[in-house]
Amino acid sequence: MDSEKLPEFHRADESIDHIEEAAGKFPGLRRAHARGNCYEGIFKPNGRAALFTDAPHLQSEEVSVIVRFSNSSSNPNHSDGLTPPKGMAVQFALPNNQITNLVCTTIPLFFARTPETFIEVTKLMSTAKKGLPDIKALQKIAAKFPESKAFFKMIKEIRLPASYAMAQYFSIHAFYFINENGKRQAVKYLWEPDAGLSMYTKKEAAKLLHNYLDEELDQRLSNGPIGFNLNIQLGKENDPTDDPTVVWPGDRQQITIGHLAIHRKMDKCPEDLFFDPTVVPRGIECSEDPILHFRHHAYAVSYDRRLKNK
Ligand code: HEM
Repeated sequence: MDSEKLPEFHRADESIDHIEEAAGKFPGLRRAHARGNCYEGIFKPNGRAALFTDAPHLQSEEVSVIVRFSNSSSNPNHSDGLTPPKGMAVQFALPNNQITNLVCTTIPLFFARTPETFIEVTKLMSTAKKGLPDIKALQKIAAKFPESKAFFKMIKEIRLPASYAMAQYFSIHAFYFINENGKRQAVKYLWEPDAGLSMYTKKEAAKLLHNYLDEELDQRLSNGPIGFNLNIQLGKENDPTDDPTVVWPGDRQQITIGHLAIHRKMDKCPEDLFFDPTVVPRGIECSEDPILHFRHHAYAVSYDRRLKNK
């Protein structure tokens, strides 16, 4: 069956229509995280993940990566100071011309548990002005979808990072690591910056330039590479693997499994660069999380529209 005929495709198409209604239409650009830059780097695994997975990029050989840091807004004209969550999408080059993606944000949870909720919420958001959330729309959402409350509370409190290189980035979704013996372990990922964390106060944030994060990173990279440790959090038996609206308890064991060094900004992001978060290699499986699987379809719709310059 042609994948474009699947019900998931039609729902994904609808969801992208709602994003466009809410934020505006910007031909050729991503329908979310519209403004961003790409960077080249090297990821060095430290071997500690080998106990849990035989994924090729998590053994002992270093691999090259492309990283895209982005402002989360679907409107490229929104300034870095307006939308607190930031994105870090990493594409690892694997042997035999294969790739895998790890697409993370600075917030550890999501507002929707299911694609249906996502679509309803984007519909409500499309009533807001210029795609920026308005209080009434948010109140309606919180009343109808109590699971989204934690996200909106966090969004209200979250501060802006002083640098893309001084923020943590979370996978939100769980994945399964599978080792040589077929043993499965649920994990979530977290990128931890070498430079530590630094956030702006609201007062400081009000004075920031439209694209202060891009400028700051240019400046920082002119003094040398920036780095992140890649950590995994090990899930326990009853930790939900299908619900992106909740975080796992903070006492779960964390292991550092490698280090990423980012050396250079690319002149331009390759047009066909595509970070489908469900592209995983041998040794890793996507969890049952319906939002993770829906992203596969929604990103494909956005990719198709932007490549056709729609
Ligand atoms: C129903 C849920 C979601 C939908 C419909 C959605 C939609 C989208 C779309 C349409 C794009 C642009 C894709 C492209 O043109 O290549 C995008 C990019 C992105 N999304 Fe989501 N998203 C969802 C959930 C999430 C979650 C949970 C995260 C955090 C883990 C996330 C993080 C990102 C990031 C970092 C990018 C930028 C990727 C890049 O640099 O190419 N999204 N999203």
